Amino acid sequence: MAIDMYKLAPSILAADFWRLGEYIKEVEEAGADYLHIDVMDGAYVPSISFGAPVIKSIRKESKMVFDVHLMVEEPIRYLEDFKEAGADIITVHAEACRHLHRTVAKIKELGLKAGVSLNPSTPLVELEYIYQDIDMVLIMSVNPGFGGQSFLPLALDKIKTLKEILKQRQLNIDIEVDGGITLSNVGEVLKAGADVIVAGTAVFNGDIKKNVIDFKSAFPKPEAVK
Ligand SMILES: O=C(CO)[C@H](O)[C@H](O)COP(=O)(O)O
Ligand SMILES: [Fe+2]
Repeated sequence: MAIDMYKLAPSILAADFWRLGEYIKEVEEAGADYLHIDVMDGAYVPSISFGAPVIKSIRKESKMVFDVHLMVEEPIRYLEDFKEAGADIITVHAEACRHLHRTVAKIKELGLKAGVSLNPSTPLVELEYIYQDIDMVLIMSVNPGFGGQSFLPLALDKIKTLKEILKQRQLNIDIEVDGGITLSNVGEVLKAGADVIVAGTAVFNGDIKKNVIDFKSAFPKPEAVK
């Protein structure tokens, strides 16, 4: 992976929704790459966050890549809505799709990048027959449903194994990691093989601009990348 391909994806779940527009501008101007947008339906995960209308509103004001993480039962029902709202990447949970292959095919038909997410206890083997069809794997390093949880170290082995599989099979798929990532553990997440780092609490608490810059400075430097 090229050095400029590491991405920071601040999760707006941790933002103050009253000031959402300002917060998004701040991460965009500070150099964040993607905007990570967590959609929760209160069924697949316990919480309800927000849906397509909110994404549609922020799409009018932001040029960032919208990385939409659907924590929704049978997300195939809503893919057109999220495309219309302005999603660039749609990630679905393997565990939430009755027909994962059909769901991914539909994301691609809509002209979007497709990601598949695995919960902490879901093995990589779930991806075996879908690798050819996806652009990104999202490894959850917390159980989905809430921001501000602690990083589960079991994710590190999973990232390393996935990186090895992708390398061996020469697959051009990004590894995104989501949940509990801070400036203290981002180094080991990147070392394990992550390409895209999601961070909510650690970006939106305190000095947002500084947090974005600090995260981006933790990304490997050109001489460190083989
Ligand atoms: O998908 C998510 C939760 O299900 C969020 O993206 C994730 O939790 C990010 O928030 P934090 O960095 O605060 O853990
Ligand atoms: Fe997320």
